[in-house]
Amino acid sequence: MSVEPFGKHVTIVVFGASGDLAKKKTFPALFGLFREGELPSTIKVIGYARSKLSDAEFKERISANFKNVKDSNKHKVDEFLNLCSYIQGPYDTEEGYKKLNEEMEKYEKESGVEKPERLFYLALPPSVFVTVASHIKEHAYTKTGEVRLIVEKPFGNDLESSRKLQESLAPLFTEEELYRIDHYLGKEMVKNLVFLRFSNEFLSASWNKNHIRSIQISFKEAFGTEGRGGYFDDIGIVRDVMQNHLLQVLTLLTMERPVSIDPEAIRDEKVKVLKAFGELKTDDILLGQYTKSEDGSKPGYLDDDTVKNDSKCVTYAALGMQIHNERWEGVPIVMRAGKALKESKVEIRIQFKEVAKGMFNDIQRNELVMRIQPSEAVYMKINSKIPGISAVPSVTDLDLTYSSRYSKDFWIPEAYESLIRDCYLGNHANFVRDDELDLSWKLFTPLLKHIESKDGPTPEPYAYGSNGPKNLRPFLSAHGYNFYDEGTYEWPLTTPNVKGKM
Ligand SMILES: NC(=O)C1=CN([C@@H]2O[C@H](COP(=O)(O)OP(=O)(O)OC[C@H]3O[C@@H](n4cnc5c(N)ncnc54)[C@H](OP(=O)(O)O)[C@@H]3O)[C@@H](O)[C@H]2O)C=CC1
Ligand SMILES: O=C1O[C@H](COP(=O)(O)O)[C@@H](O)[C@H](O)[C@H]1O
Repeated sequence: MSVEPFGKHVTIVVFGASGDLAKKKTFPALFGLFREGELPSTIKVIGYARSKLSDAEFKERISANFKNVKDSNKHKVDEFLNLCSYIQGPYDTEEGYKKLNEEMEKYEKESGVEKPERLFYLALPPSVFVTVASHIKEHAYTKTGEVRLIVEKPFGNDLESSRKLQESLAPLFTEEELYRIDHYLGKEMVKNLVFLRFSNEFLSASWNKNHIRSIQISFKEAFGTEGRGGYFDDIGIVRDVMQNHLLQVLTLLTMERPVSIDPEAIRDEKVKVLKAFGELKTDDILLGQYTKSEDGSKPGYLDDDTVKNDSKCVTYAALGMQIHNERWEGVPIVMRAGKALKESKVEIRIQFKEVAKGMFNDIQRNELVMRIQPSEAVYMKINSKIPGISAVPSVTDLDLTYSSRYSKDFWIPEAYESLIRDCYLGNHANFVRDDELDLSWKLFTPLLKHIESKDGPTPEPYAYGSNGPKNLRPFLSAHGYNFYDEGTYEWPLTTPNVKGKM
């Protein structure tokens, strides 16, 4: 089904407008879109929450994180804030919603709108999702126009709770009306995956078990759960980023070619490949929990007062995965994620098979790296003759680093900007569909049950600021990933040492 873009007179309502997500992401993203002319200056934006906030307090709060404000576009801040207003109201009784509806109707009448267009954004804890959704349906819905509802993760805690949530939302909002945000789908490099894979014949042709030796998706954060330990203890790294963000990346990386760029065609292929994933084997995982940094300056996970002394919460995980289809049978896939590591980086690494032996000794594998953050880049490690008097190959790269290829002034939307824009345009491609969500929980729930059971595994300790658990390297080697000696690949500027390599 194709959905029309919203027009000039749209009401955007942010529930939970007093909260952290609204302040850090939702309102800055709305402003960013407005600043770039991607949202009309005729829309209405309403923040809704229970907190008592004056109009000025509300505006000060939401504008604290606006980005790219320069002398030349400062006026845009006031213009945007003039479109915004705040309604204080409860989530569980009707009075606030009635007031909200009156405000929306007044605006629509004044703007001569015949078919109202309303976008509701739930920047709220999941405990109130259904209550708020029910009240919106009863008091703020439009039968003559169109409604879009953005919801934020977590979409449940496991398969059962996710299904329960879906059963409660489904009678209220259709799948066309629902936009489930996974903000990784809004990241530039993640959106690029479909283009890189399917618009380059040399990649399309080699993207299979005949040429690929191993696949790795790696998520590293250089900070721990500081201050959020109590919250994180019931979540763990697998639920926090693997079941959702990294699995989304992996499905885009491994799905078959969609019949078109149509959102449903893409989501159909993601669902198909998810059905081919093998179960996550409990003996093919590596789990870790961080301890104090080696110099003692950074606390261990258990040093957090809000965490139980004997918590086995997993802050690092590496999972062996397989896909049982013609394209991927036998290709080892590793998804790994960790907090409190040496650096912050999210990347995909595809190692290709070795070339035939005979002509060259010690030739390294081609490796395609797609760096999602920081600083987007795609580079392919290739073997090339060392220039000059040498007659041996060494590793260099074909490199697309965004910061050196695209002008600094060229606007690349941030994840939330990109996704809110997609929703405005009625494009579902980068949102999670109900069947996709169900399959992701089906895949991860048995593993989570094993990890979280009373006799579940004890995670291996690793120091804050390190590379992760000591067993990581053997784990990756066992999954087909080759490490090469340090110094055999240098980036970006190289003066090759050709002595003895003639
Ligand atoms: N913060 C972030 O960076 C991210 C958040 N998310 C998700 O987005 C959603 C919102 O997150 P975030 O803004 O951090 O959450 P907050 O805890 O800041 O809650 C948002 C607002 O909801 C209201 N609220 C808080 N607790 C309750 C409660 N128990 N019952 C009813 N209302 C409550 C408060 O508003 P008031 O009391 O004024 O009504 C609060 O300002 C969550 O689902 C979260 O998982 C997802 C990704 C990142
Ligand atoms: O959803 C989450 O994602 C963030 C990482 O997002 P990023 O855009 O900064 O890469 C993670 O820190 C957080 O724990 C998790 O809930």
